[in-house]
Order: sequence, then C-alpha cells, then structure tokens
Amino acid sequence: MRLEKFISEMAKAGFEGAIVSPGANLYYLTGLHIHEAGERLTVLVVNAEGEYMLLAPSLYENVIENFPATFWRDGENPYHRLSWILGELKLSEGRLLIENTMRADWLINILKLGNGRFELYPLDLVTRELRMRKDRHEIEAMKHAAKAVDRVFEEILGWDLLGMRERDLALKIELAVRELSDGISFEPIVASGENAANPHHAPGDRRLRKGDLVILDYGAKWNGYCSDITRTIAIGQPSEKLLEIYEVVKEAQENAYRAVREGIPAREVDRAARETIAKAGYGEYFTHRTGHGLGLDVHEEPYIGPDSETVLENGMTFTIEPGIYIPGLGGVRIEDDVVVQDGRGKRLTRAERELIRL
Ligand SMILES: CSCC[C@H](N)C(=O)N1CCC[C@H]1C(=O)O
Repeated sequence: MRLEKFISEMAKAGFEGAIVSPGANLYYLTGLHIHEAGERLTVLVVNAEGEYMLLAPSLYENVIENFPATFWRDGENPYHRLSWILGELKLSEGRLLIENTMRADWLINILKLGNGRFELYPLDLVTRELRMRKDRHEIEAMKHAAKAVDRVFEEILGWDLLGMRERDLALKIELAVRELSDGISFEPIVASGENAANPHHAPGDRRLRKGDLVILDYGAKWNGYCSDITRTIAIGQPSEKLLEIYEVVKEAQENAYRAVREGIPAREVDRAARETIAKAGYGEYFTHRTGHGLGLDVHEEPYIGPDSETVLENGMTFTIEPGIYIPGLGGVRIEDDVVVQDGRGKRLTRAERELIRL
C-alpha cells in the first residue's frame, strides 16, 4: 500500500526509479525489518511502472518471505546482480532516487555501474512528504514509546544519583528503557554541572555533585517508532542563576507548545520559544533549533527552526526542546514529543516539568 503510493508519487515527480538501502525508508515502504546489513550489499530497486525487486545477501534467504527478492552469496560480486536487476527493471539510465544514508562504498559502485547514465537524487525528496504525516497506527506506536520514557523518568527519580558517574547513569537509563520498549532510539545523554553547557555531551566520568543541574536526554522505540525526552533535574540546591534559567526554559517550552496550530509555518513554534528566551536576556545561549520531527527516525521532517517553512498539519509529530547553555556554568533543556491533533499540539510525553531536586 505504502509502496504503491510511493511509486505513484515518484512517477509524478518525474523519477524513473529508486534504490533504497536498509533503514527507516525501507521499513516504511515494505514493512521489511532488515537488520543493518553491514558491508553486504542490500537494496530495494523500484521502477515507476510498479515493478520492484529486493537484492539481499543469502543470509536473509530464510527470513524474507512473500517479497520479490534475489539473493547473492558471499564470494559473488553483488553488483553484477544489481546490474542485471537494473536492466530487467529498465533502469540502466535516467533520473533515479537514491537512499540519502546509503554507505559511500555502495554508492560509488552504483555510480560506476551507471557509467554516467544515472542522474541521482536524494530519496527523501519523495519519502519526507509521505512520512511527515503519521496515521493513527503510527501515532499509537509513538504513544507507547513516549509512555516508556515517562515511566523511566519516574524510575530515575527513585535512584541514588549523588556521586554516580554520568556514564553509569546513562547505562542504567539505557537498560531501563530497553526493559520497557523495543530498544533505545539513541544513546542517552547525561550531562551534569558545567558539562550540561554542551547540548550533545557524551556521558563521561564526571560524578554528579550537590548543586548540579543534570540534563537527561533519552528515547525509546516501539514498533520502529521513536520517542525522545529531555528533563533537567537538580542534585541538592543549585545556584540562583541556574534556577532562573530553568524557569526561562520551562516558560519557553510551554509557550512553544501553546503556539502549535494546524496551518502555521513550523518557524512560528520556534519563534515562540526563541522570543521567550531572548526577552529574558539569554538569546545567545539558545544555540540550536527548537525541535525536530520524530517518527521512524529520531530526527526527521518537520524541523522546528527559525527558517522552517513547513506548514503544520494534523498527524505531524515533533519535539519541542528549547535550551540555554552557558559555558563554564551549565545548561537546561526541557523536551516533549508533540502530535498535532484537532488543530492543536498534544503532548505525547507527560513527565513532570517542574524542577525536581534530589
Ligand atoms: C539523536 S541525539 C540528540 C537527541 C536530542 N534529543 C536532540 O535531538 N537534540 C539535543 C539538542 C537539540 C536537539 C538536536 O536538534 O540535536
């Protein structure tokens, strides 16, 4: 069904075919969950006439059922097979869509096969429009993924965090997420004290101390769909300055959430957060966009930034996660996952947003 829709949109957009490698698009289009195939060439080839063929390593022969596929064995050259498939599907030349995230070695070999006869374009020219609006099954899966991270936050509040290393806390969070879901949507971020001034801090050996604000950013997967939550908690009594920035970020997040409306450009949501932070005098310390789309990928369309033209529609799902990061001092970020429903935003993640002191 999704594959048919994709083929019709691809043809309308003037492309002769597409080459899709394993990942969110392949899963979205076919329901095939192919574990990262590593270096072994695995691609779905589709043409605008509705014909398609999966080329996969023979390791998958027993697990891919009811799907047109051809398998190659270790020792064979898979590109000979791919060349044959491209010929059969009349795709030896022309405008082709190619998976944005394809490995460079596969891409280079495919370009060699084309010998200058392919014009390649990123696949997401077509898939981003299809994937941006979620149906009720997708939203259901995202609600499950969101519930899991809310529950993990409740668990975290019961742990003895004082003196714990960031990396140990990140591992505990990962295990707790895995217990309640299909897995993590990205490696948890635990950023304490001055490390919290780095929005993508990699958890290290620093131990949580009294007076720290600690950013906890983690996500779960359910049926392929992601959640992504951030809460900032306090260990003991933080400084007045940290308490002040916490309140500013909380207000910015609330204002951005309230700004969500069907029919407005996504940049209006970003503006609501950014203006709140700028008015409080911290504009230069809000160094990233307000949010990103969320679905099969943890970062996808619609992006919620100052230049986001995408007009919000019911069924779109994204994060709202403003932050303030002050080098040498620390930082705060508060993030929820939101769906546009009945014309307004509805939070999927619901964990406590008031500052919790442990
Ligand atoms: C996938 S790693 C980062 C996860 C995090 N929740 C996130 O998306 N962000 C943290 C800083 C801003 C935002 C981002 O756009 O990267």
